[in-house]
Amino acid sequence: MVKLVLRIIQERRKSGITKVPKDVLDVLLNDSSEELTDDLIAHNIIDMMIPGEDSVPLLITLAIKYLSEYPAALQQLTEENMKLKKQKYHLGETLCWSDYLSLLPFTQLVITETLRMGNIIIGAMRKATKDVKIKGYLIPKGWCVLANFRSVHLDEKNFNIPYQFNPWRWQLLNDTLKKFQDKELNNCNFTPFGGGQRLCPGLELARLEAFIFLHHFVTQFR
Ligand code: HEM
Repeated sequence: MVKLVLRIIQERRKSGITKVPKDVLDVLLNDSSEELTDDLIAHNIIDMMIPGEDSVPLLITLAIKYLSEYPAALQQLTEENMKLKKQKYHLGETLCWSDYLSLLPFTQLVITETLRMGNIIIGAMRKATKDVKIKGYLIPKGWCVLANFRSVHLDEKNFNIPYQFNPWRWQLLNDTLKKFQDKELNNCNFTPFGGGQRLCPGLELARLEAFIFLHHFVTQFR
């Protein structure tokens, strides 16, 4: 795969690098830092392809599984999407970016709940850069820690009846948040895409792909 990407890089270099980048590869090729060799660029491209390859199909597969087990959620999802589809049909438009941003709130809740229950990535590794004391435990400098998202997302202390697929729970949580402006509720209890500096850069793309898929799936298939 690296060889294949290297060939593309060489072709781009031969045809002249565009100043206005069209894609990630152009951005990396425009970087003048000497540390960014062609080999490193090729590896970066592969690094971006692999996490996007398995994760979204798994998210979509799990959404279908949960929806088929919870007909009330499937019904509300279908109604919401059919309504939008009809509106779009009358306007002669197709699904677009602004629909993702502002419409289909229940579809967003379904995606969020699938991320919570599905735990597509079970956790993330971190290395302690200094001695850390937490809840009576010492994590010595240099030790690796696996933050296990699955344990947090399926803990009944954080989510009521955690093994139940309940997209509406997010509605309640959002309302409570607005009401109390309580930062505690918005802490590290939900991190399907990790957090901090290494937060998944594909977060929005992943949600968008699932959103487009679900829209077409529930409006065209039984
Ligand atoms: C449902 C879909 C996805 C889930 C659940 C997911 C989850 C994650 C998680 C948990 C991490 C580790 C974050 C951390 O260490 O704090 C990560 C990293 C990463 N993800 Fe995703 N991801 C998804 C989709 C994607 C997509 C579609 C792409 C790209 C097209 C992508 C690209 C990456 C990359 C490049 C990293 C490494 C970031 C870094 O180390 O700085 N991911 N993802």
